[in-house]
Amino acid sequence: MIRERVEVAGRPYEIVIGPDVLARTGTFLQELGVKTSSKHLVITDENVASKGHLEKVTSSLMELGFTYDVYIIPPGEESKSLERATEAYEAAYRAGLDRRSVVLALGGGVVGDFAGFIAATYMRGVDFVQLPTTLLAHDSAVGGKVAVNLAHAKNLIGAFHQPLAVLYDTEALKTLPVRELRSGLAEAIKHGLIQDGALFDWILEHVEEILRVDDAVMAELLARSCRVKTSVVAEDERENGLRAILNFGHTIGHAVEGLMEYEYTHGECVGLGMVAAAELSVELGLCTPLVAEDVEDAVEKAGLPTRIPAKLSADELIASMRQDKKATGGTLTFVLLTGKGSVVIDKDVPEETVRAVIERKRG
Ligand SMILES: NC(=O)c1ccc[n+]([C@@H]2O[C@H](COP(=O)([O-])OP(=O)(O)OC[C@H]3O[C@@H](n4cnc5c(N)ncnc54)[C@H](O)[C@@H]3O)[C@@H](O)[C@H]2O)c1
Ligand SMILES: O=C(O)C(=O)C[C@@H](O)[C@H](O)[C@H](O)COP(=O)(O)O
Ligand SMILES: [Zn+2]
Repeated sequence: MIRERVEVAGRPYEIVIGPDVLARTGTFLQELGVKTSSKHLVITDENVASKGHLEKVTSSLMELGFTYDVYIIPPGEESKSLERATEAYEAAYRAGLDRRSVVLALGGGVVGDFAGFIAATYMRGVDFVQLPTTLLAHDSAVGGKVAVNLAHAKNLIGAFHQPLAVLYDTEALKTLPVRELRSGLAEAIKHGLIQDGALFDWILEHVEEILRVDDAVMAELLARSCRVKTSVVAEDERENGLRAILNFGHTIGHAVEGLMEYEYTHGECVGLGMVAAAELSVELGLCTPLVAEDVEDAVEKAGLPTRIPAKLSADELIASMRQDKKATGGTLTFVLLTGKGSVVIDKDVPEETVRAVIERKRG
């Protein structure tokens, strides 16, 4: 089992990675000093509940005398909404949560973002624990960004709210559909590309083991990728500068995700967004064409789409990108590659260059 401490805004928390973590949830809560005298709320989705992961958590809680309610959301991005949040607040109220209650976010990034948002806002904030069950959630469970969406605009209503702990059960990943494993790989590739070229190369050498959820390889991937994420978040929790590098691939990625009404997964959009951002980096003279080729090869090897859907026009993509949270004054803001493992942030990329790259990478 891997246990790593991260300190964000003066508050340390632990990331635990290994097999059978979920079955020990109660023990971890005891270690964290969570009270049995307060009621807690487990938030999960229907798929996660149906695969037996919820049962592991609730059995462990019961065994150690924790009382809890369970709130189950439908799977998918549509659940990250204010409407669904209102229902969850009602569930929290019915359960009788108090300020010592803890929200347990059991699921992928959708559950993590949603449950974290509930925890950040209910009673002006209660504690929460992340119990990630997807590969992609190595990114979403760590770092404290929690949010719901506004119509087609991703994560527009949210907060920064750090978890009490991240408890990552590698066994849970074994029930994940391969499409979701591929999707999670996109964020891991991103972590390599922005800060750790050796991680990027290692991922490419281990794609097959990752996709068959080899225990040791998966634990190493999660730990190394989380390390990149935590090092960035520890320096800049509120995205005043550096943290924006974690958005590599997301300027175009988020626009495609919203405009395609979530037909593509988040990781798929990040994958094709990284390919386009790498091409843009070449266009702007920041890196060599060889680097962009390596990015495209990696995304392809992960089994992810490399092209922007042809039905989306450059106009609608650009309009959506101008609303990006990284942008100020409606400029086009991109995280761009200067090499494998290093990036810069450009807050005002010329529209005609972006347009040319979109046309080239559409298909
Ligand atoms: N907060 C952040 O920093 C951050 C970072 C990256 C992504 N995100 C967000 O995360 C979301 C994407 O997360 P995701 O890819 O995990 O999607 P997800 O939570 O929708 O999970 C993907 C699918 O897998 C199912 N699932 C989850 N765990 C399972 C398991 N163990 N076995 C079988 N099925 C399982 C889910 O029900 C869902 O159908 C997006 O909303 C994205 O914006 C947030
Ligand atoms: O943690 C971050 O910061 C990230 O940018 C991680 C991204 O992978 C993630 O998709 C995040 O939710 C995007 O944040 P947003 O502020 O662009 O919505
Ligand atoms: Zn992301």
